[in-house]
Amino acid sequence: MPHVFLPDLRLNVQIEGPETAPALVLIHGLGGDLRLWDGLVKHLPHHRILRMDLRGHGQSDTPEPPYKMGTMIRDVERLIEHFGLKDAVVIGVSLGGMIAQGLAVKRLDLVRGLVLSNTAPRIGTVPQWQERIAAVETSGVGAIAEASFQRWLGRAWRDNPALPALRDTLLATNPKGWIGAASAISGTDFYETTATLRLPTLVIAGANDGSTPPDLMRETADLIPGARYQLMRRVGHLPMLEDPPAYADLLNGFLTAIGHN
Ligand SMILES: O=C(O)CC1=CCC(=O)O1
Repeated sequence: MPHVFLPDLRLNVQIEGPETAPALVLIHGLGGDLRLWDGLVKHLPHHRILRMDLRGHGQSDTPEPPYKMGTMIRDVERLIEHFGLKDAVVIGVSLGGMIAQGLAVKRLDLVRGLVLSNTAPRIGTVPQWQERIAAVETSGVGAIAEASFQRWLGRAWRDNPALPALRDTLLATNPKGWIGAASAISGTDFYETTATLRLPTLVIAGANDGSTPPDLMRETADLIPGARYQLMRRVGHLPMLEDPPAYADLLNGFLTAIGHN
């Protein structure tokens, strides 16, 4: 997979689809990487799709932690500019959805629409993130793995077919990258700025999501006038991985409704 060499950072990216097609930007969450979207991308053959490994994740560089949310937003902004994408629909899950919110506030000229998947203006509490960061500093990413899978996949997490892929990706994440990005989440509260957004938005919740539960997702949708809210059943925090065809149906419905196809 190609790397983009920014002056201070090398980011691993994948860009595919017809060059002149409407653009989509896909942003994964904490402890993930760009492969999260593999199952979904197959259902989107008519779009120009950019996805990346965020700093500290996948095959991208891992600067020393902590990271700031503004820095992570700037990374994605620079990639969009690098590829000359215009009027993109930005689709972010969890941490990726926080980056998407911040990017839309900062660069509405680049963002035509938002898909906020299993995310919120603020996720968790500072003490929760401090505790998780301390555990990863002491014992590595494995220390938070089981609790994360439980939050992400719900009570029957051990039997979830998505578990092996999630486990491989999370456990392969550089602890410094995980700590860096968790620090960015911990320091972020976008309630006031997200409430200023006025653009087509789809908010997707998963019924079994213990990290960003349906009520929180509904509250997030209510911040943005006109945002659509869709609840997916039988999935948790990562519905694009757990049920790619159903996720693609929701997404394609939204893209058609806003004429982004
Ligand atoms: O770990 C979690 O509970 C959920 C999460 C927060 C940000 C992210 O990307 O995942």
